Amino acid sequence: MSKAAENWPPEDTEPATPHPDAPPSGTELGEHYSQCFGCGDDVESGLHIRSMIASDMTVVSKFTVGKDHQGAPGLAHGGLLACAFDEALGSTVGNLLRRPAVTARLETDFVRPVPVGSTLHIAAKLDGVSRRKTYVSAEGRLDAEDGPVAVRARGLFVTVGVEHFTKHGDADAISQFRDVRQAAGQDWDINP
Ligand SMILES: CCCCCCCCCCCCCC(=O)SCCNC(=O)CCNC(=O)[C@H](O)C(C)(C)COP(=O)(O)OP(=O)(O)OC[C@H]1O[C@@H](n2cnc3c(N)ncnc32)[C@H](O)[C@@H]1OP(=O)(O)O
Repeated sequence: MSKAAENWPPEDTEPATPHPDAPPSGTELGEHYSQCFGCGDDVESGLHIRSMIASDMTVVSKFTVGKDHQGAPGLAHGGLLACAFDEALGSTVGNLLRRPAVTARLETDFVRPVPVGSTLHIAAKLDGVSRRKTYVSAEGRLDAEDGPVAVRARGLFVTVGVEHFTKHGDADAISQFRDVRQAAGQDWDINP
């Protein structure tokens, strides 16, 4: 099978336009939801990913592989790495565009093994927008921003209404989530 990249984005797109209220470069992003497997502090065996706005088109994230994240002994599970990229890509779309969006498609290329104890430095960028579709891609480098590439990912996020979450999710949890965010002076309805 050819390793040649297919066209990306796979259709004509417009450049992404960052939301005027997107956080400025250098902003450290905390958890977006305490129960999120990707970033939530309350999920003990979660990924505890932390992200920072790097520019109006890019977000950088760090994920340190723990013992709960193994597939083969001593190595990160591939599906779990895909999860880390889902979080990093979703955070990029959510924070820069400030639109509720969900992952519709996620592709990952695993280039080299990722050992337990290593930190993936994930740099994600907005690649283009077509109607409700946002294309975003990322590279994850081992143990340093300029370390060797271990994983690449590309995703399609589709903008949805807030009712996507209230209809399909846990209405009580979403209500509590809204209260917590409003008490902190934050919008609640961006990306539950
Ligand atoms: C302050 C802000 C903080 C924010 C922090 C946030 C951090 C977040 C971090 C969390 C990160 C974790 C995030 C998560 O884990 S999100 C959780 C995982 N994802 C889901 O659960 C999504 C489930 N899927 C759906 O709900 C629906 O299928 C959606 C909503 C996606 C589309 O159903 P809908 O009926 O609404 O729309 P449509 O079907 O007309 O499609 C619309 C367009 O999209 C195109 N299309 C659709 N699917 C695909 C596909 N597979 N490949 C290629 N294209 C696809 C489709 O052709 C069409 O194109 P076009 O005809 O317009 O050309």
